[in-house]
Amino acid sequence: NDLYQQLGEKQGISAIVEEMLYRVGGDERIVHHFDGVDIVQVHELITEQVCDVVGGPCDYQGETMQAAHQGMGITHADFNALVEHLIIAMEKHDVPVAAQNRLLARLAPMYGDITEE
Ligand code: HEM
Repeated sequence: NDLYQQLGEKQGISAIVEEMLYRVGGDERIVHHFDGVDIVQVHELITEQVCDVVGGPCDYQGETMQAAHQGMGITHADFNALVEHLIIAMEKHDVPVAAQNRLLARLAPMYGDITEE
């Protein structure tokens, strides 16, 4: 599975998600959504989920995207802000642009379940 490989396997995905969440923590547009959230757990769950959706040897066991984000009032702008951080994180970890786009394409269908506008 080359997309999983190109993201650096489980370890690479974990590092990318960590970088993304670190950047989210410094983004005043969206950080308020994470007040009081167990960020270690969210890091683990997003890592599992990304590993799963790119066909890696993971089986995401967390909530559905709709249940996890319901009532949070996440806007399209909020979603795009998080994706910006994901792209920068992938860039920093030398993920080829084509692989970046393949991951984004697999996350895009979650858009409607995560945002409420
Ligand atoms: C492609 C985009 C996204 C993905 C793949 C994603 C994935 C996830 C996952 C897997 C969880 C854990 C679910 C569980 O607890 O079982 C989660 C929780 C969470 N997400 Fe997202 N998410 C995305 C976008 C966003 C955005 C845009 C925001 C806000 C700006 C956000 C805020 C949160 C928060 C605050 C939690 C923790 C909820 C809680 O523990 O109470 N997410 N997300």
